[in-house]
Amino acid sequence: MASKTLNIAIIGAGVVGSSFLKQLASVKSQISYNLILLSTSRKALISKDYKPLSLQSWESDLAKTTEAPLSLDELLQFLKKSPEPVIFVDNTSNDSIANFYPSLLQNGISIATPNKKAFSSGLSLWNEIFNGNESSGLVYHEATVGAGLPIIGPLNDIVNTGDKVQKIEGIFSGSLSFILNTFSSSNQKFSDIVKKAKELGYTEPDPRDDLNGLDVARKVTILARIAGFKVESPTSFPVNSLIPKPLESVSSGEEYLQKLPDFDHEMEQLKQEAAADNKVLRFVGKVDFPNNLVSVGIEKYDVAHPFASLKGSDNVVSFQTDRYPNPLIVQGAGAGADVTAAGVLADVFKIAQRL
Ligand SMILES: NC(=O)C1=CN([C@@H]2O[C@H](COP(=O)(O)OP(=O)(O)OC[C@H]3O[C@@H](n4cnc5c(N)ncnc54)[C@H](OP(=O)(O)O)[C@@H]3O)[C@@H](O)[C@H]2O)C=CC1
Ligand SMILES: N[C@@H](CC=O)C(=O)O
Ligand code: NA
Repeated sequence: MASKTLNIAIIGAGVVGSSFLKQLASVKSQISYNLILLSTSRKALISKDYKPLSLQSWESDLAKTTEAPLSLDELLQFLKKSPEPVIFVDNTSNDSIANFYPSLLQNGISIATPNKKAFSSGLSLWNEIFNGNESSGLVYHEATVGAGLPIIGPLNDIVNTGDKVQKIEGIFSGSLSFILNTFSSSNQKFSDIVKKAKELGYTEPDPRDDLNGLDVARKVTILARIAGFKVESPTSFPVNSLIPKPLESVSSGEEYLQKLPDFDHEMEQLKQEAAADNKVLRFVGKVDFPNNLVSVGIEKYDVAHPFASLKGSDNVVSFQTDRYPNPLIVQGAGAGADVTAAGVLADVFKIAQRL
């Protein structure tokens, strides 16, 4: 039997994107994955004749090229003319690209992505993405919640098999997990740990998107919507920010990191108050159907609680459903280049099997 060939177009070659490319280059598969486009915000490698670009030398090829990225309309025209089915991999956190998913899907182009924006912005975009027809492309986004951890797939299975979600509760931020786990178990300054989380590739490109709770709110929005909660947007429910008020309006992530040490005493005080009650600080997201509640914020947990013993950048999520009155629990690394890239690559394989 002739082996299947699929074309892959990738946007984003940063922390996740470069690990994804490395994994794609080293994987052995019966399906041939031909790279036809690789773009950052500044430059691009584009195979105009759809012959495969090198997965081995992409980094130096990208460094050398002077080719400018395509506009989104040009990208669509290029992908539409591909002689083989296309999987579009969005390894950015860009809003405009996310808003363009419906156009790609309507033209039969499939998408695998860790970018939360398309699934956690306005509800109308979500509906456009998931209300396609038979000829629409497929969309997989496992790495948008808990990086490579199996969270979206199992939740879809729970819902699609007719189970009813009662509560979802968890620690959904790899960076905030790392920051608060380290903060509660060491004497390091809060601001130093935030910087470390960025260096380790756990934070969003702008760490304020994690510290203000919005990244967790986006993940909770995605899970709530899959479970059937019509969440209008990630700002339509209470979200507790960890950004000190005077730093809310600083102009860049760099300025925020530079000024954060001036506010270390505030987090230290919260930590000491929790410790006095034999508790630790954790940043949690909740979806509670019986109480019609979605929320995100910092809470104190008893040191004996399972959330208190999390390690590193681990995430934990607990699904309580009619069939799982004792919750189904998923736990493990929830951020970082390799686990996230592996989640995206596994989605590419799932799409490839269905094309
Ligand atoms: N890091 C992690 O642990 C996890 C990340 N994610 C998600 O993965 C995604 C990528 O994160 P990460 O790799 O850390 O981010 P990085 O900032 O390291 O990389 C982003 C990449 O996207 C490119 N890019 C940004 N905007 C555009 C644009 N408009 N057009 C073309 N390229 C663009 C950037 O190019 P340039 O350098 O030219 O700007 C860069 O190559 C995000 O959506 C994030 O939320 C999800 C789970 C975990
Ligand atoms: N910044 C995010 C990365 C994954 O989505 C996190 O800290 O969890
Ligand atoms: Na996941």
